[in-house]
Amino acid sequence: MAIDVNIKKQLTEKHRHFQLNVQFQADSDFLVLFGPSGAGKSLTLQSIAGLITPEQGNIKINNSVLFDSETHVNIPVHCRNIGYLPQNYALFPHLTVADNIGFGLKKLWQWKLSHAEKQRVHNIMSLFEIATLAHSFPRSLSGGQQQRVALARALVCKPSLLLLDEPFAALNPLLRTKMRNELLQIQKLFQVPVVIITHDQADVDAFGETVIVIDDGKAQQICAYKEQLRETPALSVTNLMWANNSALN
Ligand SMILES: Nc1ncnc2c1ncn2[C@@H]1O[C@H](COP(=O)(O)OP(=O)(O)OP(=O)(O)O)[C@@H](O)[C@H]1O
Repeated sequence: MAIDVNIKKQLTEKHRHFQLNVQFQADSDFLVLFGPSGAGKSLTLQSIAGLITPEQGNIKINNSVLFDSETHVNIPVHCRNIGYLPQNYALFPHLTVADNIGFGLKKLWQWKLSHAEKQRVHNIMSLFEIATLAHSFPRSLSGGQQQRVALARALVCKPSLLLLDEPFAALNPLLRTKMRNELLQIQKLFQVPVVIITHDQADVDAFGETVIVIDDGKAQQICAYKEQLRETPALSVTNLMWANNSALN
């Protein structure tokens, strides 16, 4: 997947200002956005998803323009064919697991899912081993189960890109390792490019084909992480950042 992001947005709340000014280009099927809290990672992901609108710039995926302030292109969220998993999974508490997953398939005017769509929901629940939870509500699910439901909901529409905002943050360390492996399998199975936000070096090691370090609203650095890791096995994003900062000084 070729991704080209060049966006600017000023966010103001009372006397607090945040300037998002992110530019990066990458060609990778697993892109990691890494950086400290409050750096602008989620805002970048939300801009790609179409949930927030930058003031200036453009966003292109495989040369298809999702947003361009100059030509006034702004493809609506529901037409971008992007699966998005927010930090808290955002499952609808009043809908069952099956209805949460099916929600992604419903058109605005549609009251009920067709037989084929119901079958699709069933198939993806079987794939994610959550079919027995079909009639349960999110409040009665474990963290790992909630995450599976959210992933199934994001993937049921066969998105052409999957955006994951710290998908493992709420899970215990043992479950994190398991879900990392599952995500790698899912990516292969669905052949969907993934952009993932993380603070966790272990995620970078597992997924970081290409890493974009975002800090203070800017993409500070872009690197082909796996390639560099082969050359320097003790590499971490932190020492990579440190090495580059030293080289700059
Ligand atoms: N609607 C908003 N209005 C004003 N400021 C905002 C708004 N949304 C986010 N911000 C600010 O923008 C900055 C970047 O937020 P963002 O959520 O992108 O950070 P992040 O890098 O994803 O952090 P974390 O890793 O903690 O989730 C933060 O300082 C945040 O407070």
